[in-house]
Amino acid sequence: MSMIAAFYGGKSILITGATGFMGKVLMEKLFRTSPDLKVIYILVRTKAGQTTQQRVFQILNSKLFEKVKEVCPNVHEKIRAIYADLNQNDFAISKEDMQELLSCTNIIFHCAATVRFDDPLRHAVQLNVTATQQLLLMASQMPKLEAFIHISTAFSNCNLKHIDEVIYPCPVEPKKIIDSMEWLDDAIIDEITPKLIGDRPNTYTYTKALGEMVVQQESGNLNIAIIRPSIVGATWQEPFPGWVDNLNGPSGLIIAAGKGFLRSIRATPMAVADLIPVDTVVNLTLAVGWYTAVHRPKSTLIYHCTSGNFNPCNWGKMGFQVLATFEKVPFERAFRRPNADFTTNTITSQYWNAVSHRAPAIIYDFYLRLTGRKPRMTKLMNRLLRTVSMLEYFVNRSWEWSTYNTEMLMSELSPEDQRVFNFDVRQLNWLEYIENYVLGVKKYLLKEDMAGIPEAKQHLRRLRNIHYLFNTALFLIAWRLLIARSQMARNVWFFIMRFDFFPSGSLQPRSKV
Ligand SMILES: CCCCCCCCCCCCCCCCCCCCCC(=O)SCCNC(=O)CCNC(=O)[C@H](O)C(C)(C)COP(=O)(O)OP(=O)(O)OC[C@H]1O[C@@H](n2cnc3c(N)ncnc32)[C@H](O)[C@@H]1OP(=O)(O)O
Ligand SMILES: NC(=O)C1=CN([C@@H]2O[C@H](COP(=O)(O)OP(=O)(O)OC[C@H]3O[C@@H](n4cnc5c(N)ncnc54)[C@H](OP(=O)(O)O)[C@@H]3O)[C@@H](O)[C@H]2O)C=CC1
Repeated sequence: MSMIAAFYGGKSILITGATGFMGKVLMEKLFRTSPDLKVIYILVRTKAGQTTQQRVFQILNSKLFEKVKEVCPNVHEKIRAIYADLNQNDFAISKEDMQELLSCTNIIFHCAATVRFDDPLRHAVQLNVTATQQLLLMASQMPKLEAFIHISTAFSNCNLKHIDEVIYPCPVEPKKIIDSMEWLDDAIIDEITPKLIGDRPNTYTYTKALGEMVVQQESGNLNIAIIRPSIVGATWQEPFPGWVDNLNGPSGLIIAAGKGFLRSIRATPMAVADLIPVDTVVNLTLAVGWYTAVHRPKSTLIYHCTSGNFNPCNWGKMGFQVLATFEKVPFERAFRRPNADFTTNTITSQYWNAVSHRAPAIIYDFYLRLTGRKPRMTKLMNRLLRTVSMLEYFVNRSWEWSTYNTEMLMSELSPEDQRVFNFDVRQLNWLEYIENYVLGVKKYLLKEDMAGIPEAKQHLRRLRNIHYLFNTALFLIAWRLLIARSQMARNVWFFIMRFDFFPSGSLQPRSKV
């Protein structure tokens, strides 16, 4: 019997960010392994015209929850969606709901965050710092609370090369930052943002670091742990391989590459691609929840959930395998044939951006205009290249994360728990994982049918022929122009023709022989 699964039985669990990528997988695993849990409270806002109930309904009816419905048929009764907006005071939670949360909650998993790299500092601070502070305040008023698990990121200290399982202070105290956001206007905030984030690449990593400081400073008597996952990718094993539902991290780039929009990137092939499957992160998170509540460590423990030091894979290998999978299972209606050139040189990268990305987009837009349609490819390409430029920081560096706490926890688990809540990435076969990831992107993100693969392959063959035709035509035009303008080119041309028309050793043209 799994001790961790048994621990969550009968518990009231509060999850923030349950509608997000990680939150959904966390809920799914909880219901599947501990169907006798009492209730999961989720803080949900309304979005895209959907009420909180409609959002929950959609999640429960998704493929991800198919197995849960078998194990826990009354799952809908065990989810209690509470309207909340983490940007508002007291999260805009009603008094009755707040009362229930305060009096009943046993465990908190704080997953909500803004993960956008370019969010204005005010917004990123509000969600990643102030909301964390407010949640801690709520937690301190929960008499039954056993553990508070905060999800941070392994990149909160990406300005360092080696990162230990400690909290590194930022120069300006989070409280001062929170206060200043109240009275500074947006223009000034924009101006001071680069100075505040310092050598971090974006507001996301900076505010996640501030969030950790808040957790440390305001933890009081709470039992707290922090989890720092690296780049979270599709599921490895559970509930099935390859599940993914958003474009963050590599998923968006896999689509862009598979559809032939993105064919080259400034990336270091030998840099470690520290990807971690979302189900691995969730298994560690649940194990940490159990350990923190049951063993009550004296200080706040930080757990790195990374793959690099256990089972490293690099971007070169990953790109190669992604490309190999496109051969087997191509995406439908590709713009160009997929390719993956990794270059570390900025000038080469700019050259490829011009030749391989912008030029085809301009030509395609020209074609759209000619056929009376609205041009759109240049705009799309510009957005894609902007996204890529934001991710480049992470594909040109390698980091080392120490993992003593994660390894300690692994050794504390019973063999059954090690199996049910497996977070040992040494067992991960990268080639298989990446193949399933690409398949998952095709199925769950692009919603493409496997029956369309022959047609997609046919389309790629057509694109290859168009590519050859286009290149040949381009070469002939360039050559013709050169011959018209340069005596040297003409001499070369006649020299080649001589070999073609006069067999070796003969001075007679071939046609006359
Ligand atoms: C030759 C190539 C071969 C390749 C082969 C493939 C091999 C694999 C190699 C792969 C290397 C992977 C490197 C991963 C490094 C990750 C490091 C993470 C480290 C930290 C991890 C964390 O701790 S935290 C999670 C990470 N946090 C994000 O990852 C958010 C990013 N994101 C944003 O910060 C905003 O998104 C941003 C971009 C500002 C736009 O912002 P924006 O306002 O301009 O626009 P939007 O957000 O509305 O997005 C506008 C349109 O871009 C679409 N899109 C959104 N994201 C996209 C994305 N990642 N890739 C593509 N497309 C994306 C979206 O779907 C829209 O498309 P549409 O217009 O058609 O709807
Ligand atoms: N994905 C990754 O690669 C990594 C993620 N992490 C961390 O993991 C955690 C989860 O990330 P992930 O699941 O990928 O992120 P998502 O963007 O998928 O999910 C974010 C969640 O936060 C919720 N949220 C955002 N703003 C508000 C708000 N104002 N009020 C209420 N809820 C809000 C979102 O709700 P809604 O659905 O309404 O938008 C969503 O449920 C984050 O803390 C992130 O920093 C760490 C490392 C890597």
